[in-house]
Amino acid sequence: MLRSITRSLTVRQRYLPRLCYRSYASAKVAFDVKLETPTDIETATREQAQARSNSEDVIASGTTALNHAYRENSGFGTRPIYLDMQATTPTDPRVLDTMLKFYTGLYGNPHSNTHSYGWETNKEVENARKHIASVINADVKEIIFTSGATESNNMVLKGVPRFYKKTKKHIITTRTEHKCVLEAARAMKNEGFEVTFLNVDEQGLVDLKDLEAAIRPDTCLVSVMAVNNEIGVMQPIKEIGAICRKHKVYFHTDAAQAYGKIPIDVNEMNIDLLSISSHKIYGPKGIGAVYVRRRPRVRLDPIISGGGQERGLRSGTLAPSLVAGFGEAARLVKEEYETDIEHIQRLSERLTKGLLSIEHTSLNGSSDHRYPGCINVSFAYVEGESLLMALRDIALSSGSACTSASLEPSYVLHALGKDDALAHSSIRFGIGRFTTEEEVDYVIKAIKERVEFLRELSPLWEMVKEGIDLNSIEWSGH
Ligand SMILES: Cc1ncc(COP(=O)(O)O)c(C=O)c1O
Ligand code: FES
Repeated sequence: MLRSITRSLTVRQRYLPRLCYRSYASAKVAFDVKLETPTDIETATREQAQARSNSEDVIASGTTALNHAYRENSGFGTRPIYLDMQATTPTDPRVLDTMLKFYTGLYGNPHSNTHSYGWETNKEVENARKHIASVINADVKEIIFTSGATESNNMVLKGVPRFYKKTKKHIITTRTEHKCVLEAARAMKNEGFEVTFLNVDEQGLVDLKDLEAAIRPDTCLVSVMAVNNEIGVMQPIKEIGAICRKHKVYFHTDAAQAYGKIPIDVNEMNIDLLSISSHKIYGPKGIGAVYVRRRPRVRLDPIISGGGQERGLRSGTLAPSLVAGFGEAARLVKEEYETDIEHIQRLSERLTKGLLSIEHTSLNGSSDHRYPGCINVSFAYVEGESLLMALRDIALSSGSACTSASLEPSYVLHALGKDDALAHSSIRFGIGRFTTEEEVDYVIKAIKERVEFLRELSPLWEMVKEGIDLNSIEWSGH
């Protein structure tokens, strides 16, 4: 039996996703298991949508984003429950309302200052800027619009070192940053800069002593994300800000997953640069911003040259509809902060408790320092990919990169010291403003049933149940 497992493990290395799906599909035939949550995806999603559309919650709230989320004519069949809030959030209908007028009457170029078409659009742009600045206690002049957090991060990671390159050659960041920070930092290495990628501990947290020790006289920038997009871990931003200020090094934080979701005050936290993305806060996609401190003034080379808009840092005509939508989304996250966080916290506790009540499951990342809307759980002895296949009625993402062309497990979970098997069996659950308790309960039930179902197919699980210590087995090398 062992040999057959080893052989199948070797095959799994190469054909894992396909195998995951096949094993799931054939298992449905081979096992006559009665699940309460149907594994037939079409039926499951249809029943889900029907249940929801009859639910008093939805009826009471009238026309909400939920109706859009559950519309049935997307061309991909009935749509699943949406729990992929870190990838993007549904647009708040109030945001859309704000945007529409820019596609009809209000079409002036906000940079035209010789007539009222320009003035009226510009007024709306500046109003949005005010709302965006206010969420992080910044000055309006410190907000520069970009196309999103990817651009903001590139602007900072490339722009600051390039400006100070005559005297400073060193950048510090961490191993668990978003790819756009890591790749931008790597690009700077090719330009002759040195980059320190700090390790994190098993909780996903940066060690402040390591960080301070890494600072050199020629360090120009420290970039540490506020909330991690895969595991929801919050870094000690305030403490990092204090260290950077003490050593007179600029501190940048990628706040794509944090802005409007955890309290941030750029002054109190000594943040010099901060990246924001509109579509993570129920705003439109394709717009974001970077906060650039004015006092003491942070200098950076722009990556886009042109007409000198946005204080010369980001040339190009702004998209007023997107800016206004982003501004409204920012106004709403500030105004509804308490309600949102209370709602998300409550559902997060419910979901976490439900998922961790399944045996051999574990939460990835710190349980104390986390944004509650992002829960990353490993289900031992279950293939993450198979589980995703078995959960087509729930829109989720595995922490691993298996959904992409590469079979590498998540670099974030690796940085936390998780082994490949656990990293492969991890799933990220994202809760947001429009998630309902009913959805959370359905998800708990569905996950419980399907994890159990898939484990029944796993030879490893069979061995665990027989009391065999898997660590004592010498697998053949591959
Ligand atoms: C932490 C983090 N940084 C940056 C980004 C990129 O944001 P955008 O989609 O606005 O370019 C994301 C989005 O996935 C993110 O989660
Ligand atoms: S290949 Fe299945 S989860 Fe990695």
